[in-house]
Amino acid sequence: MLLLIDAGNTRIKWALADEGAAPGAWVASGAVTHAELNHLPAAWPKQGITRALVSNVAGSKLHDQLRLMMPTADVTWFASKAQLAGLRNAYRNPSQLGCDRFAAALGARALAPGQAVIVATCGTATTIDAVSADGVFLGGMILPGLGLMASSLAHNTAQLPEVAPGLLPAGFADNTADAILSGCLSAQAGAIERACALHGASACIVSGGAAQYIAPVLRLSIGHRIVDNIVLIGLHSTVTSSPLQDSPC
Ligand SMILES: Nc1ncnc2c1ncn2[C@@H]1O[C@H](COP(=O)(O)OP(=O)(O)O)[C@@H](O)[C@H]1O
Ligand SMILES: CC(C)(COP(=O)(O)O)[C@@H](O)C(=O)NCCC(=O)O
Ligand SMILES: [K+]
Repeated sequence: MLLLIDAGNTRIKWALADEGAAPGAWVASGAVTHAELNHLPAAWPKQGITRALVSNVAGSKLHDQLRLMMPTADVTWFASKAQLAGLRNAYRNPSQLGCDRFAAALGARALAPGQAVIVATCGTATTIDAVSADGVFLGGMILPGLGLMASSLAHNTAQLPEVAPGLLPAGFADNTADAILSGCLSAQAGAIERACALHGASACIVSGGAAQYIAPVLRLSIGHRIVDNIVLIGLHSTVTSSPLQDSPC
């Protein structure tokens, strides 16, 4: 059995798949925060995980902790490369690109082959990346994620409160908490809309923990698709020859 892991700066997402299964055809999946890391081994089968493919952007301590949790698996630590699986990476220094972003771009390519795609991953940071129709990762944008953006106001002002991410029409609010949330949602959605316009995108994929709040605010003529975890789909697409079962964008 294959274990796929997307270790981000807030949560560690994982999925189990049978060898040869199509990308996204999980047997089981889940997510834990960093504080809940020690819950992971109990969620995984004691035996039978032969291979693991891990994207980790959360540092070397987490790398070592995860390695100890997969004693029997042949573990590959996914890294951004200049070229992989038909995708060329145009970052000036290809290895500088976060491996989760490279995996997300591969996932976008799998879901929207031959299309100019914007893939937005709304996590601790929000990353908004452009993939060309002929398979080039052109580059992207990094901004504070929704939670981080909102909490930076609470931490750096005298009067503004901490506001939890939530659902709200991003309009003109009549109270402080809603005004903060509306402002941050508008900034996130606005950046995604701007990226789609700049790229001339024909498909937009929105993923990550905060996608559930940001996607409803988007106004895009091309529409958008919410994908629970595009990083895991991209990782999986690199190790299976089975075609995606999901319908394309
Ligand atoms: N149960 C949850 N626990 C933590 N964050 C959550 C949860 N549900 C939604 N979120 C939101 O999702 C973000 C984390 O998303 P995620 O994609 O896991 O990020 P990362 O890949 O950076 O770890 C948080 O900043 C928060 O806004
Ligand atoms: C931008 C990121 C912090 C996003 O991390 P996440 O929000 O998924 O935890 C991560 O992709 C990263 O550390 N990137 C390295 C720099 C770059 O991609 O240019
Ligand atoms: K992200």
